[in-house]
Amino acid sequence: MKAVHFGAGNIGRGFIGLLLHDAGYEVVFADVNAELIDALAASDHYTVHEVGVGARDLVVDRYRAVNSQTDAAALAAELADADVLTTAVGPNILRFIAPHVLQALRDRSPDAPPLAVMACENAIDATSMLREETRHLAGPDEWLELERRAVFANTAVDRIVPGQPEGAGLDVTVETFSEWAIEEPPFGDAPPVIPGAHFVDRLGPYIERKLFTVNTGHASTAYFGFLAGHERIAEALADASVAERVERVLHETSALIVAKHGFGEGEMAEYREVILARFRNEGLPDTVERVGRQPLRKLSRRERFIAPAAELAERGLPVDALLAAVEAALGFDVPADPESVELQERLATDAAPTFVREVCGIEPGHPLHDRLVEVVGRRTAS
Ligand SMILES: NC(=O)c1ccc[n+]([C@@H]2O[C@H](COP(=O)([O-])OP(=O)(O)OC[C@H]3O[C@@H](n4cnc5c(N)ncnc54)[C@H](O)[C@@H]3O)[C@@H](O)[C@H]2O)c1
Ligand SMILES: O=P(O)(O)OC[C@@H](O)[C@@H](O)[C@H](O)[C@H](O)CO
Repeated sequence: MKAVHFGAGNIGRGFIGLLLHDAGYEVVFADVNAELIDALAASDHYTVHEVGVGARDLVVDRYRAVNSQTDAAALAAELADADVLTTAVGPNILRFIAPHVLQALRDRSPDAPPLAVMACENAIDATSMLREETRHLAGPDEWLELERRAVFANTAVDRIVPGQPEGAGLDVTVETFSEWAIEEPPFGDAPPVIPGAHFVDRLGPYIERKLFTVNTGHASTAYFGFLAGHERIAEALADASVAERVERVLHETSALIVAKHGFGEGEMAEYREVILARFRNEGLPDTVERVGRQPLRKLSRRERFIAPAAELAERGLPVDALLAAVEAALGFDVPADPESVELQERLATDAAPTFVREVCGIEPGHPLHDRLVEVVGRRTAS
């Protein structure tokens, strides 16, 4: 069994690659970072170091590595007979993976079992996004033939993997907690065997609970923490004023998850506690800059702030704490982050309604619109 995994970064090596390896797959890492790929190709193993209660050191071996930017032939050869294709590259990068998926399907024998394609990104319907990009490249006639050669399944991945300290090499430090939920119905009665993952009938409730709790809480901690001058996530949450505002945000998103997906209030309270304890893990050197990265993506319509706030507003439920987190996000000014630079430029030039429409995807007339314009207007120049 072979799995080609795009994105040999933190979650790629520290979670998806590990689980595929443990499931018995020969893992082929594909990445555009030449230094990383060369290091992987020159090594025969790396270690995933867990930190927290019950922590273990886990060795990953039997992998290969391909530079997907410069070695198209080697990549195509690996993909042609792969069983699984996964990604952990970031949602905005999926469109660059689509040509490789298309090539893999073109080269695949029509008689081979379908390729299992699973995007492991923090985004709703990430695999569907990858499928749509691939379909678009193929055109309607070819797609009719090719789509039978793959199964596209959405997934939700949860494990905090911080940026790795200098000198760590290929080893990755991760938390002990992990969850990989995969939607089962697209596979019919033949889902891939990945013991570390669990298969669910409907992914929607899982991905929304995860994105609107773990990621909303994480990003809120990062943005409130950044403005309060904190560098680390654990340190930010130790600040009572940050923790109190993050908890208020999570009460709002939990109200949506309870109302929309039927999770119990007690169950959500427990889920929040576990998550906040994970953020407080002192063994994880996670920073507000990593967690707050790409603020324009995080402020977009289907993401961790605007999506729950829009749905709460539509239901007439409170959004005050979420709007406070959005306002904090607007203050994320990190010169090393291109989206933060663009955010600050837009705030200096855009009128608030333009920003709300173009960045947040909220149109006039939506119940969130006027309050969001008011919040953004406090930060824009005009
Ligand atoms: N780190 C976490 O805690 C965590 C947890 C759950 C989900 N995620 C999600 O996983 C994804 C990756 O996050 P990460 O933290 O591992 O980021 P990362 O930056 O550590 O890794 C991303 C990797 O993708 C590679 N890449 C970029 N463009 C590429 C391309 N065109 N082809 C192939 N590879 C390419 C980069 O070189 C990098 O090695 C994101 O969607 C993130 O939201 C991360
Ligand atoms: O990866 P992002 O930029 O979407 O979000 C940053 C963090 O919140 C995220 O990477 C978490 O660590 C992860 O989602 C935990 O499962």
